[in-house]
Amino acid sequence: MDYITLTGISALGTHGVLDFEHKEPQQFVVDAVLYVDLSDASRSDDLADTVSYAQIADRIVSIIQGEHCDLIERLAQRIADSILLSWRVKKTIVTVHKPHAPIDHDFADVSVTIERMQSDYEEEQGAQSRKPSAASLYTAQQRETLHAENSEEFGNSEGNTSRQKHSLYKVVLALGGNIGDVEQTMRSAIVSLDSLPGNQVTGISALYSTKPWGVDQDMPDFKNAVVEITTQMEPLQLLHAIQMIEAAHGRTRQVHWGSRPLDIDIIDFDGQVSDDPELTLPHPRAWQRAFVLKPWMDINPDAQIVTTDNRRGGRVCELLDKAPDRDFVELISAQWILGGM
Ligand SMILES: Nc1ncnc2c1ncn2[C@@H]1O[C@H](COP(=O)(O)OP(=O)(O)OP(=O)(O)O)[C@@H](O)[C@H]1O
Ligand SMILES: Nc1nc2c(c(=O)[nH]1)N=C(CO)CN2
Repeated sequence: MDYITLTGISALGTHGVLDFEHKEPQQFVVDAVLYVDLSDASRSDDLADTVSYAQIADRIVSIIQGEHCDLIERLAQRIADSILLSWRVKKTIVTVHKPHAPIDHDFADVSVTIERMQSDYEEEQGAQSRKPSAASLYTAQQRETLHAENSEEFGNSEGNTSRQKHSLYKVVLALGGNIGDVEQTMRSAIVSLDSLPGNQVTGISALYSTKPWGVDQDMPDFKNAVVEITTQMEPLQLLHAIQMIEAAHGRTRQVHWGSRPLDIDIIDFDGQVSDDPELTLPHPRAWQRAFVLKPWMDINPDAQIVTTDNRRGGRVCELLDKAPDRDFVELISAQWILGGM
């Protein structure tokens, strides 16, 4: 199997068993091998057909800098988990080095190496644990439809086939819910979004607890987050795929703005503007919802909502200051996507 190798990703973190290690940052260095089928990318020359090593490096650095682990074994596991969120990576080998570990002798390095596979998680899932795999969220027929819609093959006169290049769009999605284990539902929805053909999740905000906005305040509080993806899907194709993911998580639409296990709204689709009621862009109410604006700022502090009349748009940081629910959006966790709450 083909692979991508990242070597020597270095950042400061506070991992270790000893007291001082909890406070004084030290260097951790990570090597990661990502087993990915690179045959499509090597023919198409298209980033969407592979895994962006820059994004994986970002994930590794944010885990090193993030929540404390006593053991480098645990740190390695969290890094492997985050790498395997990208469905194209079938297996990963992660090595975490701790070159300044507290060892009372001269030494060059200490490291641990772990090997993890997508199929480990599928087996675990059979035992009712951790994250549902994206594949399990669709029926075989739904997956086929999605793949067929998004990957038309065509032949040229010589009989060769080459894949049609699609545009790569940047999209901002808002996720929310207030029934059931919302963070687990949202994690699994994010895996599903990343698994859609031609999609990659490129940013995930912190998770927030928010008071119901525009609805009965007796409703249970919501949890909200914002996710940025790149996609090759066209806007309505993406909307329909998102509606499938919502439905797979038990979303029904009997009551407008009723309680729900999962809601995914398209907030911005690569700056496109549309007043089509089936897909209004940018999302017509995002500008007045702190539960969208605040997590969006985590991913992009310079974000803007661009509209034709600019009545419902502007800089997200300024809109957030004016949003009626700005005092009712409370941080739960920045590390929630990895299960660290
Ligand atoms: N930007 C958008 N993102 C998602 N759905 C949209 C968008 N614009 C229009 N819609 C349409 O809105 C309809 C209702 O969507 P949904 O039931 O998710 O609304 P809601 O989440 O309860 O309310 P809100 O859109 O105010 O958050 C959908 O059938 C969809 O076609
Ligand atoms: N806090 C909060 N309030 C809401 C939300 C939501 O996601 N979070 N979604 C709504 C309709 O989409 C209506 N009100």
